[in-house]
Amino acid sequence: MRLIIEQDYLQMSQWAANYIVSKIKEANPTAEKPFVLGLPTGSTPIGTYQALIDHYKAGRISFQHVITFNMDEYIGLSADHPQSYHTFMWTNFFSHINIQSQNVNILNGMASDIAAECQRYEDKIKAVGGIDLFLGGIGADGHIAFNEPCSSLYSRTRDKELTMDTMIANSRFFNNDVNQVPKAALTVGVGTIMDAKEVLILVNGHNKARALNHAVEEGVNHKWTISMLQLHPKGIIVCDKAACDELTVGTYNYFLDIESKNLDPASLLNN
Ligand SMILES: N[C@@H]1[C@@H](O)[C@H](O)[C@@H](COP(=O)(O)O)O[C@@H]1O
Repeated sequence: MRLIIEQDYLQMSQWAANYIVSKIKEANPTAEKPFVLGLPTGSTPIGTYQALIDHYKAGRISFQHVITFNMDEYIGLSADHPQSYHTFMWTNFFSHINIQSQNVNILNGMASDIAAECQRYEDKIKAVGGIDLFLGGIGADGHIAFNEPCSSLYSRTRDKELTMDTMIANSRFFNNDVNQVPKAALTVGVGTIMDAKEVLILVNGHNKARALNHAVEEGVNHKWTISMLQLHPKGIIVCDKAACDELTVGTYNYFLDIESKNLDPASLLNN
């Protein structure tokens, strides 16, 4: 696992966007061989989406041959609900780039047959050759997508009940009323994410510090589902300094030192 420590949220977001752009450019995708990108929602990735939009507007990247799969969607919210992850993605990212709408995949939270919807999603990921790069964030309890504590670390796309912690955290999008937050969601599994060729996780802010500590310094444990990243052959966490508050000085210095010898993805871009 790589841990990239950036000064603040802006620099973390720019690092992630630069990395994504460099990977898409390196793959040189075509209609026959598209680049497949997994994507999250939440407050965390907004800066990365903004930086990606800036790259697109500056002509440094095209999303013409990029296929996306979102991590999750609330059960019971229609695509046009203001708090659906469909709405979030189009508002914060897709409407601002040249992605083809038929290349956007988001789970249908209104599906009448949930098992069939989840299987369809898994099959479609497989049919396009798997996910090249899965971008993600984490909850304060270390959950990835909506794989809440004690989710199976081999789980696949399925429905999950949300914990009270997650519902309270997300109530800020629902008039601060926890009763308005959906109680369940469709989510890719930990196993689905781990099947991606690369996984890039964004972690910022002091309230994610315990989760980062468990992700990096503690063992693989289903209570902190992000910890499964330790077993991924190409896992990267990019974080800001505030998220490092629970890391030991040794771990912090180790990653700063080792990464100072690595190329910044910005240097891989044309300008
Ligand atoms: N399902 C999403 C996760 O994918 C996200 O990582 C998490 C953290 O969100 P935020 O970035 O707003 O802290 O929230 C939700 O639970």
